[in-house]
Amino acid sequence: MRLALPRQRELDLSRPQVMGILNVTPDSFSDGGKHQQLSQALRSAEQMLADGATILDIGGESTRPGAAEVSVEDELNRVVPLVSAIRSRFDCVISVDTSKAAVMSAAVQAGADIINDVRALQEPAALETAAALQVPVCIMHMQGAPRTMQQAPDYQDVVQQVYDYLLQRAVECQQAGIAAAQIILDPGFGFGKNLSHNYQLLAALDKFVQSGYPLLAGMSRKSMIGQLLDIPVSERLAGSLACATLAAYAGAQIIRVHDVKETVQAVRVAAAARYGV
Ligand SMILES: Nc1nc2[nH]c(SCC(=O)O)nc2c(=O)[nH]1
Repeated sequence: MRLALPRQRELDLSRPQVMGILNVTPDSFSDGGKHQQLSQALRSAEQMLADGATILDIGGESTRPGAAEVSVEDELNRVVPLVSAIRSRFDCVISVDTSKAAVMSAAVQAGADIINDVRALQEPAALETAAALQVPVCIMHMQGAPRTMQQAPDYQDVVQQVYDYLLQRAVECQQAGIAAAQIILDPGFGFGKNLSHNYQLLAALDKFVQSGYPLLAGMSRKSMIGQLLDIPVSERLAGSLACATLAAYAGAQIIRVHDVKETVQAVRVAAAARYGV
């Protein structure tokens, strides 16, 4: 399985790839304010690539539970300079974590290769814009909106409902002109899910893998680990590695994390068990 990227490049998805998180937001729950300076962000980017990340995910809007909205202008000012700086320095895959059409356009123009949208291209003009940009898209399931999604998540059957939503949205993306091979699915851990919902989805990742679409899993340092183990964000490495290992062993092709070096090692072990050494 290969993902066609701009400028005749491609990403090999026959084995799991680690996506490093580079949030340039003042309130990102785990590294809020850490990436304020471009130079800091570039040092982090360089380190994550040295540690084995093949994709860097750049986000200018914190979508942690309770997060406030960000203006288009603020998001552009955070994301585009960093995409441009990384593009000119490193030969890596860049994804832009945004729901805004204007940010998608500007980021791809600046060198981003993948659109990663936690709102599955539902915002105004997002679907048409992504189709026109002709880059791979990751569409993620979210119940509600970041500000309120964790107040009372509710499902009859969370696995079936999230699966059906993603498959239907993928069809709508194809009807808008996005090729099936360019669509990545993501169940959206922590986005309108309670603890039980998250672990039911983790246990059922093979169902999503069997859909035939590439799968992205993002559980790194999330509350599904913190609530279960009753530990703060700074102590969630072991739990995050367990989640990454389970996701890679289930067949997820992209693992989105903060702790790249350790995750690359854990995912390599899981991949050896699933695909052979
Ligand atoms: N595709 C995808 N994009 C994401 N962006 C964030 S931001 C919140 C955080 O990192 O805790 N999470 C995810 C995720 O799970 N999947």
